[in-house]
Amino acid sequence: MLVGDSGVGKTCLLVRFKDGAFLAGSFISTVGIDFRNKVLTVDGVKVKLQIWDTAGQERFRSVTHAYYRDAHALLLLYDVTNKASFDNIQAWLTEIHEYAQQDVVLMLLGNKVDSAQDRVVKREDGEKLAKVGEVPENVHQETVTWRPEYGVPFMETSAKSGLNVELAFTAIAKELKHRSMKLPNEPKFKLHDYVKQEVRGSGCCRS
Ligand SMILES: Nc1nc2c(ncn2[C@@H]2O[C@H](COP(=O)(O)OP(=O)(O)OP(=O)(O)O)[C@@H](O)[C@H]2O)c(=O)[nH]1
Repeated sequence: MLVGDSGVGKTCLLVRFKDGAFLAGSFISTVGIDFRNKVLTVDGVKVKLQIWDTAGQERFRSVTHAYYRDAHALLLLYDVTNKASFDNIQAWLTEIHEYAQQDVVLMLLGNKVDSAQDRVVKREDGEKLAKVGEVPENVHQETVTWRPEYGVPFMETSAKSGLNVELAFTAIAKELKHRSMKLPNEPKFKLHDYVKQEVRGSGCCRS
């Protein structure tokens, strides 16, 4: 499920992932909720993602609340050219904590990085926000799924250029596939580490 303020690019991110295209031009706000399916092959296994695109506008909030419960994963977006959308991430996290399953897979995305000249949120700020209270040392990493105080995987994206769009959805699909098909002695898939490694490997957004 895609969540975040209105206009951060949720629909465009989904369309980029599903159809490989960018919805340029006038901005048509999502009304309520919409969804699209996409089948991915992850480690030789076909994974069907049903991706829910929610309306970011406040007036649809009660509609989206009802969908959190059934979400296996959440992509929480802000727009790097819109400081308010970044400042609202804490409120979104509170909402997620209240309505979503405790073990939901969560990833934070800073979208619209193609608009370098309009950027007002630095990558470092996104990283810092995602890291808030990383997993404490006394907590065994293997047992951790997600809790807001533990930090979340983070990457910057662009629905316009396509940067990291495939990666974001593939990482989620891998995590979900590992959770549902984990063999007894198979090591746990570490989403955080995978994302860090792949973002570094792409040569983009190195810290
Ligand atoms: N430059 C740039 N513009 C983008 C990007 N993603 C979306 N946009 C533009 O941002 C505007 C909003 O995009 P949407 O995908 O409709 O936003 P949304 O988050 O789905 O908005 P709601 O449906 O109201 O919640 C549109 O004008 C898009 O063309 C991006 O990566 N780069």
